[in-house]
Amino acid sequence: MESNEMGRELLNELGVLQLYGLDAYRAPSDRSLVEASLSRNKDGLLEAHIRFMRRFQELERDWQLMKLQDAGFASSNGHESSGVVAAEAAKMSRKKQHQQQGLLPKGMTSIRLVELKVGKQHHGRVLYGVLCAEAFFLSLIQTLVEDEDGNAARVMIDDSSLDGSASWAKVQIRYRKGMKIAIRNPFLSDLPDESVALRVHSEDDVVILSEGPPLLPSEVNPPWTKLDAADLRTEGNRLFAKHDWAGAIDFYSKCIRKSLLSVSPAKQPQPPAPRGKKKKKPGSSNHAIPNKATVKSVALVDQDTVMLAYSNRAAAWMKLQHYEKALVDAEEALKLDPSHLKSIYRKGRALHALEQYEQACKCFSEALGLVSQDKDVKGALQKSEICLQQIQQGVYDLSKHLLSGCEGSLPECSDYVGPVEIKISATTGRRGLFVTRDVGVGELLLVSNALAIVRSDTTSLENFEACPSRSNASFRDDLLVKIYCLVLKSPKWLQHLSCLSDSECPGNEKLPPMDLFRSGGKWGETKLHSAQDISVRRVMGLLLQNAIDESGCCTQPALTKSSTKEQQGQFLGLWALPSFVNHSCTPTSARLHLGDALLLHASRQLEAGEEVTFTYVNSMLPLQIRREFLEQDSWKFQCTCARCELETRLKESLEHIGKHFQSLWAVNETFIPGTSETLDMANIAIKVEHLLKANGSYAYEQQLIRASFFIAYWFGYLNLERMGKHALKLPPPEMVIDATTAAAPGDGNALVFAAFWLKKFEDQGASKLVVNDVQNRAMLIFKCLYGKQKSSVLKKLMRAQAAN
Ligand SMILES: C[S@@+](CC[C@H](N)C(=O)[O-])C[C@H]1O[C@@H](n2cnc3c(N)ncnc32)[C@H](O)[C@@H]1O
Repeated sequence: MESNEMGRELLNELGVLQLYGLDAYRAPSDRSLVEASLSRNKDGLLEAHIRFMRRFQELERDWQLMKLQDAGFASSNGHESSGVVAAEAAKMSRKKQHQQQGLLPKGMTSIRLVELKVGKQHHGRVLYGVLCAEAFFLSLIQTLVEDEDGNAARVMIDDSSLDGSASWAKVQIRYRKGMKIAIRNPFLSDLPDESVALRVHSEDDVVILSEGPPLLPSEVNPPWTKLDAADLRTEGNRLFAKHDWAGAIDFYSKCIRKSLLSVSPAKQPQPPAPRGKKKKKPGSSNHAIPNKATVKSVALVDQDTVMLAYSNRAAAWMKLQHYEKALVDAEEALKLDPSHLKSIYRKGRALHALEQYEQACKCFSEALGLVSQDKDVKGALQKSEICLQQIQQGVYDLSKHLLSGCEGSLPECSDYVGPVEIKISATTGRRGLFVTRDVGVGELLLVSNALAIVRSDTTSLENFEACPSRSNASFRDDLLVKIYCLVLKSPKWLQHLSCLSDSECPGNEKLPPMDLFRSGGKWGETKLHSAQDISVRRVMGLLLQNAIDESGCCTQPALTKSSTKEQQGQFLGLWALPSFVNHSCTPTSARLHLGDALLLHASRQLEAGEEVTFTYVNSMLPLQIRREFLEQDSWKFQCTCARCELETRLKESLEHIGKHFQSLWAVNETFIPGTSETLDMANIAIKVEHLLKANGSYAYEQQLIRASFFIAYWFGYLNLERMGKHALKLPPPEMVIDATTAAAPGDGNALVFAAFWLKKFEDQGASKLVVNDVQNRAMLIFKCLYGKQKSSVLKKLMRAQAAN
């Protein structure tokens, strides 16, 4: 399933939202489900139910894993889902059935589905039916009941004895398909997605009248119960090879459990010796505790098995990005065999992923002591050493990557907090990011890896239209799903989320400790929330406040929007520390996106205490369009920066030109040179020049206005011949480059423009003086975006950009 489709559908699932404890927030629901539920149509309901269940099974494997883990692997260790437990659960349901049979008070009269009124509890009535679908747990027990007329309804049962950590098997046995049941005091509830369902508030209101079909042999005794520990591990390995990480974890856990039980007499159940009821098999013992020799051999055999199971489970946890768990397992394996190379290596990788680079280096060095020539270990050590250097010195060597034309694998960038701090802004009263000392242009302020990011799939033509952006709700939903999976994996990420501002909960203005954003930084003393504390509504709220797309920082021209390459750069993501940076149309920093990493460089000279801002939207556009973008992207504020104020002040004179620009821009953002629209657009630049002259604006103000109509100038230069004598009224391109630098230094469009002109002057054989002049201007823009790089690197980048 496509990831965006998956996200959308996931949110459309009423049940999934309920899982997150969210009743108020509802995405539009599945119409077919609503219709089937309103008409009590069994087939339609069954279809929707199966669809739900499958998707839930697929998507929520991770949740299930967490539950297994939280429950100390209770369910994966051979308790809940073992044959013994299945049989026990069946016994329980029989007991319940016997208890409840005849419990229907006399005088209760039966009622059928069609007679039920929505929203009314039918006291003294009982609905007889058969459970006609497999049950599953999603906040509540969810299944379907068919009444005596053959009509059906969804049933949601609040069964206090079964919670989220109960295995599927247990839920399905307790509410077995085919069981005859009676529901006391039925209540058909109106759900917020417009569908209806029988809400049963206590399991005592479901009376089981007959047990349903017998359990299948595989349910009573799943085949894996017959496997020994080594075979369970082999099965884990088989699933691992098939990239079924969750399945592999399940089997490694079973293996560990089985091994531990067989080697630990303390844990072994010790039933009293049977008193001659059964004939003793030759060679078998009466006692559950094996004799010493057996324990020793079992222990020896199993110690290796259990060590490998721990080690392999660590590898599987790594694949699922559960790094803390991977670390614990690798350490468990090393307790059993301190020199196990793979476990040392896995421990190192887990530590690296947890940004504990110093310790990771120690692990990899230890591993190299065992295999001095291993390429993987050497590479891993090198990576950890680079990251350690990055966080200690704030030095990120991007030159190799930049010199390759940003092709090939991306450099790994660890999180870094430079000379910045989160403070309350004296002017706005809101939190923002500020520099702690004077900084120069191109200085690195921070590096942050995305908490979650979604990109468009540009491998297929059909997906070209679907670009991740703040205004695309389905991508926002995708991001939301990713974030939910994320918070389950690490308390640090959960902590990151909980300090962000949230449109649903304004006033969360606490200042988080800066160490929270540093790789390997100490942050553990702050109070953690649990994943369940963060509702869908809250996550959606903080996405609306903090998620950013590539607007305003694209390194490809935004003038045409048709090629694959440009769209490949599109993303929507959430970064923790950058979420504290406020917007400005005259920003003080420029963000560079390298893969999932966001590098923020100062794009102006800043004095200690000055605010760090970047632009949330394409800033090379007139005020009205910038405002519309902010609005369209659901940013609920109006920028009041100096440039916005200037354009507001000049509103009357600029209004006509602005509207004309806007009408052209709205008709078609993809201008084809030589068409009448491009000429119209080019003429707007002439009008702006007239106006600037007439107004007698200051040079700086002129620059800001030119930047707002930057595209008109661009088209002016592209249509010089067609413009005739009007072309002479255009300022030299160097002035437009300066205008962009005055407004938004390091802007992606300005960068392309500058690189274009540098190449053009060179190709035209312009004097060295002119070429150097343009080159210096272009270098400044590149420095704002890419930071302080060697001039050879920046020059190479400019050439690559111009060649595009
Ligand atoms: C990414 S957050 C920035 C950090 C935020 N101020 C905080 O306290 O966490 C974005 C939110 O900050 C506020 N904001 C950002 N830039 C602003 C600006 N130029 N003027 C007013 N509010 C702004 C808006 O409420 C916006 O939704």
